[in-house]
Amino acid sequence: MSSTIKVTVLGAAGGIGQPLSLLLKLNPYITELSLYDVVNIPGIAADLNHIDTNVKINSFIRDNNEPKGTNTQLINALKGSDFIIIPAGIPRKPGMTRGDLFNINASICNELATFIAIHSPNSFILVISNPVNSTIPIFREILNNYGVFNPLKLFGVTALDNVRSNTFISNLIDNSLPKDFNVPVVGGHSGHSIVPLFSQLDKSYKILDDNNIYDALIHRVQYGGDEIVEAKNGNGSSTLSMAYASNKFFNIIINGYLNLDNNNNNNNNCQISSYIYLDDSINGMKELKTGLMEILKGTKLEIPKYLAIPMNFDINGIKNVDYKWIDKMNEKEKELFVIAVGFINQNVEKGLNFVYK
Ligand SMILES: NC(=O)C1=CN([C@@H]2O[C@H](COP(=O)(O)OP(=O)(O)OC[C@H]3O[C@@H](n4cnc5c(N)ncnc54)[C@H](O)[C@@H]3O)[C@@H](O)[C@H]2O)C=CC1
Ligand SMILES: O=C([O-])CC(=O)C(=O)O
Repeated sequence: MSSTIKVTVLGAAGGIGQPLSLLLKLNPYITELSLYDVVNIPGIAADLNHIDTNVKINSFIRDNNEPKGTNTQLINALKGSDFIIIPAGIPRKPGMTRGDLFNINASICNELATFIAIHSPNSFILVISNPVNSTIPIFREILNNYGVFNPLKLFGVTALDNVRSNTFISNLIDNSLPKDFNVPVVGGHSGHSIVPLFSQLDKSYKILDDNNIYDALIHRVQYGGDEIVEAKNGNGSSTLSMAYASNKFFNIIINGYLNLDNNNNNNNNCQISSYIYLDDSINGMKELKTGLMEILKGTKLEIPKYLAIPMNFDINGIKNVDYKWIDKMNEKEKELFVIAVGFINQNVEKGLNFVYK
């Protein structure tokens, strides 16, 4: 482990990129923050640079005069990064699904993954760009084709589904606060592929005995993104809550990476899910796949290649995946999970077709 920590944000001038960069500028464990975008980044870096925390800011903007395929600024931004966080890409407008973002964002991810594979292959890579269910397969294939894919270090950021679940259930229960909850969420990050596991909270809650309330709660988590897209009315999707959620996810990873004390009451430090490639080398994967086989028995569905699942982290990335949630799912969650796998498998195929078309 290096005694310094360099974090690079690609797409740092955007709606998520700016507040996320602010939160990272406040992080006591980061030594250098490298901000890259294709627009507006010098002013944002100058602004952040007036903050009196120790994180050193460097900024990089694409030079459009460089020939296609070269990008010195991106290379300099990436060099020596321990962590790369990627909110580059277009957001939704009302009436769009995340799938509608695919064509543009797949091309952006393709470019960024290629530069990372060549210039910073050992970094942790946290991808926010939608549709996550398909952009992670693009990243994985490109890294793999360069011979540098590390299954312990590539993450689709789905933490907002956990954040929303904690908030929405707390809204329904008198005298409870979001921090009282840590709802595991599995599946993917889009509509019916999102499966919140409210049955797996430490205690059971009466409201979940009411089917109408329970179904509405699940639906609100699955389609929470739409609430924001509609409220913003053409001006983008979640940015502030997503900056918070990705920073929460980053903090949980860094706690594992630095082996910090996980034993406090702040639910920022608990287990969280991320959308990953289900590589057989990961601790707990054999048990996870055995459980998945059992759930999918009798359906025509293949075991997904990618899934958001709860996991723990250490200096190498994923320490182990949790598989105990499979046996603990209630009947409703099992049904939702089977539906989710159907969508995820299609979304993964779309990402693979993009790379190999
Ligand atoms: N994973 C999740 O839970 C969530 C994902 N998202 C996704 O995050 C992405 C970003 O959202 P916003 O920040 O709201 O969008 P935005 O449009 O405000 O910002 C995107 C930024 O990416 C930059 N960019 C575009 N092409 C680039 C390239 N080739 N290299 C580097 N930067 C590039 C743009 O200049 C812009 O500054 C969207 O795809 C959105 O759907 C949004 C919310 C939650
Ligand atoms: O809804 C969107 O397009 C952005 C997103 O992923 C979310 O808010 O969960």
